[in-house]
Amino acid sequence: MINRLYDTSLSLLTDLYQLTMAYGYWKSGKAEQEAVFNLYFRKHPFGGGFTVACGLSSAISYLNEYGFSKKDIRYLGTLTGSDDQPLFEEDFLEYLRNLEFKCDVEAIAEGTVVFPNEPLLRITGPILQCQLLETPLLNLINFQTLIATKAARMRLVAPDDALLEFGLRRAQGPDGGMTASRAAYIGGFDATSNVLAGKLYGIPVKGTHAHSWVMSFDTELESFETYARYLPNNVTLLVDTYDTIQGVKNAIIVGQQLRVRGHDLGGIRLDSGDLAYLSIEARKILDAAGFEKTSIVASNDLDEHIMDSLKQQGAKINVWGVGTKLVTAYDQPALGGVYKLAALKNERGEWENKVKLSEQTIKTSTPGIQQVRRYRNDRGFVADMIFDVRMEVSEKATMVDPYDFTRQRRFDTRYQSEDLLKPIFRAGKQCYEIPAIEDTKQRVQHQLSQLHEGTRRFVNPHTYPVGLEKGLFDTKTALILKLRGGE
Ligand SMILES: Nc1ncnc2c1ncn2[C@@H]1O[C@H](COP(=O)(O)OP(=O)(O)OP(=O)(O)O)[C@@H](O)[C@H]1O
Ligand SMILES: O=P(O)(O)OC[C@H]1O[C@H](OP(=O)(O)OP(=O)(O)O)[C@H](O)[C@@H]1O
Ligand SMILES: O=C(O)c1cccnc1
Ligand SMILES: [Mg+2]
Repeated sequence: MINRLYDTSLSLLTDLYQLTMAYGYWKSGKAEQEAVFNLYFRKHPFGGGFTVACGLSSAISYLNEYGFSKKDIRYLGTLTGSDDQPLFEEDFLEYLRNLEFKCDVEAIAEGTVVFPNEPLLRITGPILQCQLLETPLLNLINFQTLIATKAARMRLVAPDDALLEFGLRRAQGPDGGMTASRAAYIGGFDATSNVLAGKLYGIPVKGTHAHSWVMSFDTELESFETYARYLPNNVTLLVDTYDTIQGVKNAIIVGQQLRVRGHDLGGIRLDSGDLAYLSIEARKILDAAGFEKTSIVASNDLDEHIMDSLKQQGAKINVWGVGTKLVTAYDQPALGGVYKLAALKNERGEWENKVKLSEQTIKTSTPGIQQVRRYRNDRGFVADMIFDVRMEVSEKATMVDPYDFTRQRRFDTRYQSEDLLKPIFRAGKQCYEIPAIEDTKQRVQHQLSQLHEGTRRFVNPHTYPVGLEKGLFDTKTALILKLRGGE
């Protein structure tokens, strides 16, 4: 969050309808009724087989600061309805002013690989509070998860290379840029060119120079020499302003001068043309001149598919600068995460399951108080089971494919397992320590290593098994049938 950019608290960072519903809950005496909401997505982004959860630490900061300031309240008091009368009455605004976040939150740790229908976050508390938080929680988690996933895909293509995020200039505004830099780092990038992200998030910052530097001198060689003279410990020279091969030769001349002075040529950068051909040629020329350790950086509208293709063409690129297509999550600009009511406590203090019906099976929500249990063996993750915490999971549980009930699988639950949703807040108080960003970053790589190769591939990936525990599936089916009028 870059609060100071807006100089305000962020509790109004929500859709108006959350506030009008909150008002309705309050007026009808339901404000404090206990509810459970789940945040989940229905389909992996980019046609992939996995998604990397990200954004929880921002959500935690947001929730810790939750509350309406005097200015927020004053503004809400100015909102009017179609009759030009105030939308909200004074007593409600007073209620909001005194509102203290007091929900329980469970969530899956940042950096965990996650799958459709699994609650990334579950919130339990007064329905008014849960409702207000729908939009900000989705805003915080959808985009970061999307970018961390995109970055992880690029890391899979280039496991041993350096990945630099260059996206700030093309990002969706300042917050998009900041958020993308952080999520890209978690997803597997090594550094960013975004200096504010470096300062605020402790991410390494790195960079080369632009064409304008070369163009501001009479000759390319002079521009390289000048750069190397003043920044001898940061010399990666952009060689494609005029003629790439000649540029490489000029870089070598400067590299030799640097060596005389006790430094070295760190790298050259290619930013146009056939990056496979040019990197192979550049590598030959550099090696022949004794610059085997000089890196070859490539940039120019890269994404995981072009990177993959370049690798297959034998490109000699060992540093990748990726901007636009990473930070804008090309070619899927949003993760379709949703936030749905799953249970509500009645006057008798009993939980009632809730479900949102849809013609499309994929869009029918799952009721209950859910947990995700991940089973693994020595080779990695085997399957995930979504179950209701109020039901016993027997040793030989049956999992049902949420999209096709004919696909049921008896499952030996003696595998090692872990319940992924961990307590984050209890009655509004944080009870979870946010891991260091480096640990979260490492977690992503470890998690990816636990997935079957087929789940990681880009083209028609293998579907990782995620099932509803049979008891939960039966509850869901019974509820759907009841709502459809006893079909
Ligand atoms: N060998 C290659 N295989 C596949 N894609 C490549 C290869 N070389 C470069 N690309 C990609 O192809 C696209 C080339 O973009 P474009 O047609 O704009 O050419 P350019 O080299 O940038 O042109 P310009 O010389 O005007 O800068 C970029 O996305 C780049 O990453
Ligand atoms: O291509 P991206 O993945 O977004 O990476 C960042 C780009 O930003 C810079 O130049 P810019 O695109 O601003 O100018 P250019 O037209 O000279 O490439 C850099 O040279 C890269 O090309
Ligand atoms: O440092 C670089 O080379 C860089 C930074 C931002 C965008 N493009 C390139
Ligand atoms: Mg460009």
